[in-house]
Parts: sequence; C-alpha cells; structure tokens
Amino acid sequence: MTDNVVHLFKDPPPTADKTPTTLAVPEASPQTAGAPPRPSSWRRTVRRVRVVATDERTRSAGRAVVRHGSYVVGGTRIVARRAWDGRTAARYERMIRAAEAAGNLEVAAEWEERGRQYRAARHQRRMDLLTSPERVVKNAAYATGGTLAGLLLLGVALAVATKEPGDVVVPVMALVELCRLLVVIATVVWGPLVTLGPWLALCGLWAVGRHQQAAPQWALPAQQRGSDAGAPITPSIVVTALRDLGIAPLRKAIKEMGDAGAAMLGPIRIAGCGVEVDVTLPSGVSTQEVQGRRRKLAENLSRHEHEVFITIPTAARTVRLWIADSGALDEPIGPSPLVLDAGLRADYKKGKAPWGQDLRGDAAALSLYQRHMLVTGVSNQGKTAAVRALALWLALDPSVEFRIADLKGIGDWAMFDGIATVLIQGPTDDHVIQATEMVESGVTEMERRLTSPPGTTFPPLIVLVDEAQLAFMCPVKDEEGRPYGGSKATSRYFMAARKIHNQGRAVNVLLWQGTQDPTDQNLPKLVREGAHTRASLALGTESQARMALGDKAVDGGAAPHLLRQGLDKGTLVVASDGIAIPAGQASITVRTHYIDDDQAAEIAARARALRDGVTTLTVLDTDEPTDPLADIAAVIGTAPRVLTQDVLQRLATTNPKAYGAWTHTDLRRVLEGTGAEPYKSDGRMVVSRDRIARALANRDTDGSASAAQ
Ligand SMILES: Nc1ncnc2c1ncn2[C@@H]1O[C@H](COP(=O)(O)OP(=O)(O)OP(=O)(O)O)[C@@H](O)[C@H]1O
Repeated sequence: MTDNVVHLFKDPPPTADKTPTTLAVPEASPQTAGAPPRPSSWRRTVRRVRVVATDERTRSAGRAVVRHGSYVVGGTRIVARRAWDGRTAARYERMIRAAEAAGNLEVAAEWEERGRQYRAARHQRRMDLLTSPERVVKNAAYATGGTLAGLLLLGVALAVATKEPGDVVVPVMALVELCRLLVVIATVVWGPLVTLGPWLALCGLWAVGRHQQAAPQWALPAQQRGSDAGAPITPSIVVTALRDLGIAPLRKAIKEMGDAGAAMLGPIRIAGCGVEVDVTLPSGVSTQEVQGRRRKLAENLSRHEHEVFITIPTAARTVRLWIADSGALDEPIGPSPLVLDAGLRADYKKGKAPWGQDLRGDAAALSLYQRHMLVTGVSNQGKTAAVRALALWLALDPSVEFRIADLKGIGDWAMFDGIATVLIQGPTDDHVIQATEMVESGVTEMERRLTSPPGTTFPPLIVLVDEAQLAFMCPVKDEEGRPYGGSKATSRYFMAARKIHNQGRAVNVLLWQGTQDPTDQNLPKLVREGAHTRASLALGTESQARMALGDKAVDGGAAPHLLRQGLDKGTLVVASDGIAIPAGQASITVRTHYIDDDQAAEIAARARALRDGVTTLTVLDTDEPTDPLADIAAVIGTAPRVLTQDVLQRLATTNPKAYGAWTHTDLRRVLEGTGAEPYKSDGRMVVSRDRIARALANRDTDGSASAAQ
C-alpha cells in the first residue's frame, strides 16, 4: 500500500508511528476546479488591450482625434481649393465639366465664355505687371516727394506762426518719430506673432473644416451622426444620395461635376409636410432607373421608402422628388369638411368632393361629374371608407340617385337606406345576382335615356358596387345558361358594366366599383380600363398597381404597391382628370379624411332630409309583374307625388325584366280607369300617392265584394 503513496515533499519526516500517510487534497477552489488553464500573460495582455480598445471612452477619444484631425486636413483642402479657384480658371473648367456631364451644352457654352473673359482679364493684368516696377518707382518717388513737400510746407507755416525757424522740420521729424515707433512696435509684436501665427492659421483651417463638416461620418459626434434621420434636406444631401444610388453613369457624372453637382437640382421648395425638388439627370441616366431605386434613394436621404415619392414632370430627363419631413406622414390628417360643416351641400356638376389632402398638404377634391370610378386596394385599407366618403358628399345633392350593392354586407352602406333607391347588402350568390340585375337596370335606364329626344337633361344615377370582385367571380348561371360572373361575352355582370362604361357617361349613368386585390379574373382588363377615375390604396405588387391604375400612371411614378399595408390606411394613389394633378404627373397621392360609421350616419341623415321620401328597395323582384298597381304604390313610397319618369325608372330598377321596357304609355294604360291616372302638376306629369292608395283600396274592396257575391 505504501508503494502507492506519492509524497509531496522530498524527505518525508520521520513519523512516530508507521501509519500510512494520507494525502490531504485541498478542496478544489472554484477557480481551479474544472476551470481551463490560466491564459498566458500575452493573451491576458491582448485581451486587456482589446477591452481597452473597444471601450466606448477609447472609441470616442479616437473619434475625437480623427474628427479634429480631419477638420484641419479638410479645412486645408477647402482653403487651398478656394485659393486655387480664386487664382486660376479651375472654377470655370469645373462648371463646364458639370454642365457637359449634365448634358446641358448651353450652360457649358456660357461658362466657357465666362472662362474666356477671366483669362483675358488675367492676361491683361500680367501684361500690366511687366510695366509696373517702373510705375511703382515713379509713383513712390512722387509720393515721397509730395509728402516731404507737404510736411515742409506745414513746417514753414508752423515756423511762421511760432516765429521759430527751427519748427520748419518739426512735421518731418514727427513723421520720422512715427516710423521709429512703428519699428519698435513691430519688433515687440513680431516674436509672439511668429510663434502664434501658425497656431492661429491652424485654428482657422480647423474652423473651416468644422463648418463644412469635413470629417468622416463615423467620426462625427453621436448627436450629429444620429440626427441624420430626418435631417433637413439640403442640395448636398440630395446630390450625395443620388451619387450613391448605384447608377454608374450618374455617379460618374456627379463625380465629374464635383462641388457643382447641385447644378442638377432645381430650387428645394417646401411642399406640405415635406420638400420638393426637381432633378435634371445627366445624359445616359434614365428617369426610370432613378424611380426603380426608390428605397435606396430614401435610405440615402435618411427617410423611409414611403416618405419619398419620385414622379416625372414635363421637363425632359427630370425627376421630381418629394421628400417628407421625417415621420410627418404618420400624423393623422384632420376630420372631413363633411363632418365639420353641417351646412355643406354638394353639386354633382360643378362641385368637387372634399376627399383629403395631397402630400403637399393642399386640399384634394375630386370632381365626380360624368366619371366612372374604380377604387382598389387590399382588404382593410379603407376602400369602402374612401368610396363612401365620396358617395356621402354626392348624396348632399338631392338630384343624384344611388343604386348600391354592397357585396360584403356588414352594414358599411346601411346609412344609405332612405337615400339610395336600391340597397343590396350581402355576400351570397343571391346578392350577386341581385347586384347584377341592379347594374342591368342601370343599363336599361341608360338605354332609355339614350333614346330620349336631344336636349333632355338626365339626373345623375350612380350605380355603385362595393366588393365588385365577388360579382366577377360568381359561378352561378341563369336559366338561359348565361353566367353572372366571369368576363365572357355572355357574362351578365361584365357585359352590363361594360355597357355602362361605354355609353353611360353622356347620360349621367355612372358605375362606381370598389374591388379588393385585383387580378385578371376578378377585375377584367376591359372593366378596369373603362373607369375615368382610378384610385388605389395599398396593393401587393406592381402588376396589381398596373391593373388598378393603368400602365401610364405606374410608368409615371404611381406606386400604390409601395404604400404600407396596415399603416397607410386611407392613402390612395389617384389617376383622374377630376382632381388637380401637378403638370406632367400622371397621378397624385391623396390621404383621405376618415369618416367613421357614426359620422357617416349623421351625414346620411342630413342627405336624407334634403330628399323627399326616397323608398329604398332592398330586394329586387325579378318575377313577372303580378300586380303593377301595387308595384307602383311601392315605388312611390311616402312622397305625395312622384314624376311619371321617376316611377318608370324605379319600376325598371325593381324588376328590370318586367318594367325595363315600360314607357309612359304603359304606365298610362295600367292606371287608366283606376282614378289614379298621371296628371300635370307644375307643368310635369306626376302620379299621386293618395290616388294610387285609393285605387288600390277600391280594387281590394271591389275584389272582395265580387268574391263575396
Ligand atoms: N382615411 C382613413 N384614415 C385612417 N384610417 C382609415 C381610413 N379609412 C379607413 N381606415 C381604417 O381602416 C379600416 C378599414 O376600412 P374599410 O372597411 O373602409 O376598409 P376596406 O378596404 O373597405 O376593407 P375590406 O376590403 O375588407 O372591406 C377602418 O375601420 C378604419 O379603421
């Protein structure tokens, strides 16, 4: 056993007893137990150096050194450049290069002429210099002689005054004394001046460098680095952002322009909650290339992508940048004038619906006169609210009739009960069928109007289908096998929509459609192209944006696909001649006022009060008419009398199949002998509610009497 004992000392001390020595192993210290071996000293040093080097204090000290050093170096460079520019024709050369790079040959020629004039003047100065020593000597002699003569003359005057002949030289001696004094002062000041001079010069250079921020970004103090986000837009920021856009010819041209790169920019104007600047691109750079790099440009300008809009104005090779003040677009815009002004009225023909604000912060108002409309967007972005805001405004013109099909049917349009003559609300195929028949009734009305004598005026009829994609996607076929949905020549909704698009405008029968997420299937090309006013909320892709607004608008910079889903609710890109769009642009971005359900109900109540008793039909009867008298009573509703023309129109809406082709003769024929025949009131043919009611009552009594017999 003792053979196995390891002694920890050289000569074990003699022990009294021969009991085996047990090794007392000290308790493992936390450091040693299972701990890795202690690092060697150089490693420790490296680690320590790394800690010190990466410490924030070291970093800021390093940054400060680099920063202030760069200020001096940069300042020297700037001062040297200015001096060089001042003494040579370099400035003119640079401007010529910049103008050439920008493809502006006229400006280049102008600078060339200025440079030529500068050189000629310089040459003249140099020639003058050749003859100048002689002139200098001569002038100096004249000046000295003149001064001495003057002083002597002064001395003579003094001597005469004091009667002291010695005073003649007093002024001359005073001058000599002055010179001596100046020499003394110079010798005293010279020493410190020589010592301080270089330091003062250094401070001057540092100040110039600091003023021009001539240090790398990373070396700037934290607040200046951080304040970049949302920093005011200056020409140099815009030029740098364009330079770093990754477009090689643009980069090269801007580099060649040097400091004169800002010549590409027009004036930076305040525009709403941002600024606007036109950029004339150098030749070889297309406006499309810049548009395609919106995100990068925004990031270079320290903005989010949605805060920079690139449009193409009329001037050639020019892009117009609108750059929002940081975060300004996330601020809500105020409530709608419809909500604020309870006395507001609408005028279909001459008025414009107050819809919201454009990005410049100017009111955006849309004329709805004789324009079909298409509003698209992904779900829950505010499509219904945007269309409804327009309809609410127009409802304040009592001459406008609405026929509304809301194929979502959760009550978004419920407030139009009592305003619209038809209100269909629901998402089922039955609702789609009714909506289709409603649009077809619009076609019937349109055709009736088209055959009216020339000069007839037509009250506006808005046929509105919200969630129209459901109509296009409806798989149901009618009894003749014609599909309600789809985009074939037999498709009922599609054909009705097309007919209204083709001919409705002139007779004030207009189709307004709201649709979600457009595709070729749920929004056929011919239908999207038929709308005069096309507006889009956020969309998923550029191809959808093209469907929604058309290629022209998207090629001109319209980018609803770059709106932020879920954030830019109520923001629409609008392409229409009904809204003021800056010259050269194909679209305008409008942030709409949000009118919630309660406010909408209040506005609708005002609109209802302006109309006299519109009966809203919620279900369209498509069967053969079994009882025209009862149907007439139903469409008259609560109004004491209704124009025969309106009665015909409402009958056609209720049951296009039965009454669509009815004329005044049919109406007269049905009412003849009932005591409720149409009669003239204020020069126009009307049908009386009370007389119809009486006729119905009489008929019922007669009916029951004859039944009793
Ligand atoms: N102009 C607006 N400003 C701010 N928020 C708005 C605006 N318009 C709508 N919203 C918000 O968006 C929500 C959805 O609006 P709306 O029902 O009109 O969307 P939608 O696009 O019609 O939806 P869906 O396609 O699913 O029917 C509203 O409840 C409201 O909170």
